[in-house]
Amino acid sequence: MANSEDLPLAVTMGDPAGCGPQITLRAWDALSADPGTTPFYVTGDPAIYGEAAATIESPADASRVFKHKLPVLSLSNPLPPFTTGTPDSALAPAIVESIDRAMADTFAGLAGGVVTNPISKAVLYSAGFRHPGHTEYLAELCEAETGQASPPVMMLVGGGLRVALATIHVPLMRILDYLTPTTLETVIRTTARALTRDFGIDTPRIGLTGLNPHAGESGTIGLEERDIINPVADRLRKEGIDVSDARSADTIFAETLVGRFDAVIAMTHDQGLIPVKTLDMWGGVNTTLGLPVIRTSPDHGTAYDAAAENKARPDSLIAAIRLASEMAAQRARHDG
Ligand SMILES: NC(=O)c1ccc[n+]([C@@H]2O[C@H](COP(=O)([O-])OP(=O)(O)OC[C@H]3O[C@@H](n4cnc5c(N)ncnc54)[C@H](O)[C@@H]3O)[C@@H](O)[C@H]2O)c1
Ligand SMILES: N[C@H](C(=O)O)[C@H](O)COP(=O)(O)O
Repeated sequence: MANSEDLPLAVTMGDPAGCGPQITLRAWDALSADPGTTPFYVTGDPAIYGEAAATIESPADASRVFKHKLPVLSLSNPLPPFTTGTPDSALAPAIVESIDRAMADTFAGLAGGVVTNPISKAVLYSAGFRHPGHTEYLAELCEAETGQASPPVMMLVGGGLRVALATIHVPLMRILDYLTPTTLETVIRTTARALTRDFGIDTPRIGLTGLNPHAGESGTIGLEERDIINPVADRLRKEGIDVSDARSADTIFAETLVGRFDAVIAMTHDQGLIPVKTLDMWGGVNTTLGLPVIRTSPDHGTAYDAAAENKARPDSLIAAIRLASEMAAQRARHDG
């Protein structure tokens, strides 16, 4: 089998009524002439990419086609009619099939990693999809494939920051159902391992945000730092993992930008994503750590409004493709 760094990347179709088709074509247009780019192909309906697309029979054909046409591996059926910019649950089965196909190719050693185009959670939920997002769904596919649980960690990379999340898509009211010592420990271990294996940082320094303002202000504005976060950090430091106690979430990102940490673990979704998307909405990348496959994604959503106006920007997808390629190469070097 070829090294994953030598294989094409599988790019999913995402929601075809959203920005996915536009940004995929624009990314291919920008990258196909760049000899340093890892070739990619899309799992989707070739009809939505117009004359720029060429249908391929196998991922093995992608590299040959990539310079001249956007390689597309067809799904089992053409898409039903849809309107760009209008969410439509009839598209859900094809959206999921596209993800399944890209993952199956990667498991089969035919693709070096998966780059997912944005999906609308609401569209998929209305069609019966029961996972909070790609992150959890991909982890379930990995577990079904390998027989081993792969607790996934969402990391956003952009604006000079790497930010992993201790909790993802959960209501704030229920955060303490999810932020337990066990889950936090798993997230820290997974992040530390991925920083070495996928980002090439031998001894990563990880900063933890607090949950409460001023990281609890010595227990006067909340006890989660004292009772959950700091004891886990202390235990892992004794094992040699370089992880801080809880620090104020309002300043830790500025500390990181001047080099204090290689990555931050934020306790909640918005605590972590606001700095990255504010600093780098157009170049930020979402990656899933802890999986046996490399997975990246643009950090933005389906952008129905921009898609309807044919104004979707490909920058974040381009960054996601580049990061997947770098991570695949780094993982191959690490695993020897
Ligand atoms: N990776 C993913 O699959 C992913 C990531 C984030 C959100 N989502 C989903 O996307 C849907 C819409 O979410 P939202 O509205 O909060 O966020 P969004 O990122 O889709 O849009 C926010 C704003 O940014 C603009 N925008 C985003 N990407 C753009 C691009 N490439 N070019 C030009 N403008 C762009 C949009 O037009 C909109 O005004 C939700 O269902 C959410 O679940 C998916
Ligand atoms: N929380 C992510 C973001 O806002 O960018 C996003 O919803 C993506 O989630 P999945 O990668 O799990 O689909």
